[in-house]
Amino acid sequence: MTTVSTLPEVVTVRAPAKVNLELRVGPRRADGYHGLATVFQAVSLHDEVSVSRSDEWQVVAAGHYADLIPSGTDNIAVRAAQLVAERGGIDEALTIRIDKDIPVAGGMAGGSADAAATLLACDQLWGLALDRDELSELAAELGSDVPFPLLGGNLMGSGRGEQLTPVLARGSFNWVFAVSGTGLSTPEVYAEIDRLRADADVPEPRVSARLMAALRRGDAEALGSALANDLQDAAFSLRPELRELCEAGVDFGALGAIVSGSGPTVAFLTASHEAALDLSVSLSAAALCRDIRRAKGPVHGAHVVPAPRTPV
Ligand SMILES: C[C@](O)(CO)[C@H](O)COP(=O)(O)OP(=O)(O)OC[C@H]1O[C@@H](n2ccc(N)nc2=O)[C@H](O)[C@@H]1O
Ligand SMILES: Nc1ncnc2c1ncn2[C@@H]1O[C@H](COP(=O)(O)OP(=O)(O)OP(=O)(O)O)[C@@H](O)[C@H]1O
Repeated sequence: MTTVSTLPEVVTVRAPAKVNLELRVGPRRADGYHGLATVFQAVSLHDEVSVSRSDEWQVVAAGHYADLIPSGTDNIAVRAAQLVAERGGIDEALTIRIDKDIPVAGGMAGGSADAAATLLACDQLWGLALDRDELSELAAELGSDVPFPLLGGNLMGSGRGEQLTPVLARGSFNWVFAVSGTGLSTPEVYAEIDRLRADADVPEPRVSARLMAALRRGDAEALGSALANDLQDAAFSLRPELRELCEAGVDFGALGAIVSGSGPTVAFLTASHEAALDLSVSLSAAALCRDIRRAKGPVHGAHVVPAPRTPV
């Protein structure tokens, strides 16, 4: 008996945002990147990417932050799809629909999530059956943050952030994210840390034992006080108002506050779902940011879903 396998007409993949629980930045390397020691946690803000065959390449954006992403071939999702096409020897154009719920240029790796989602979606659409290692290799070509949202959970990142290893972790954490009206450019934030540390002797980056112990125990209070980000001073230097936002959240009861990645989103860890709701109300009343989003972490990495959450 022969089996006939038909390729799908459309594939939708959901991929998560991230927060760096700890981000240690080493000296600038000869290739322009910085060596990192970081712990990523995937959180429940998701973008969805749907791919289907088309006469020409196009990006259709929907969702909360649709207006803020490029609609042309400079969208990282198009670059991701073209990379898979090249790997698979495919000569087809696609329509890529992005349902954008992850803040843009916010330090939450939203573009990276879209790239990771697109890699997986194209693999399924074209029936290539690339394995996780091949997808991770393509992901690393697209950006340092792209391999993480393929896998999700809690992972340690080294190298320029693209080399991932498991960490022992338990528990589920309640986050509140304060999203700014204007994004920050990741290269500019790295350039600012170089400027601020120009005269300093920068050690090799290392994640603290305190943070690892807090994660191992699933202890939110200990995790709150262990959150750390070497890029935070650079983000404060470029956006002084972020310092006030961090302090306000802690005054309102957060267990810890940290600039997410290269910012300007600020992540607040809270003790419970109810505490997250209370903090959201207080932050809203203080009117210090554009948007307030709640999420839980960790969540799974990129995965196929049967249909997009908003109708096409
Ligand atoms: C800040 C983080 O989000 C923390 O996870 C990431 O390090 C950023 O990763 P990303 O946005 O995927 O960055 P990439 O697209 O790889 O690189 C963009 C630019 O950021 C700077 N960059 C990025 C990663 C890294 N380890 N060192 C760097 O100096 C470089 O100037 C680089 O040209
Ligand atoms: N699909 C996409 N989604 C978001 N931004 C995109 C996308 N494609 C290209 N971009 C461009 O990439 C820039 C960075 O966007 P992104 O949302 O990934 O930033 P980020 O969350 O700060 O990234 P990271 O945390 O990985 O440094 C944006 O300013 C935008 O112009």
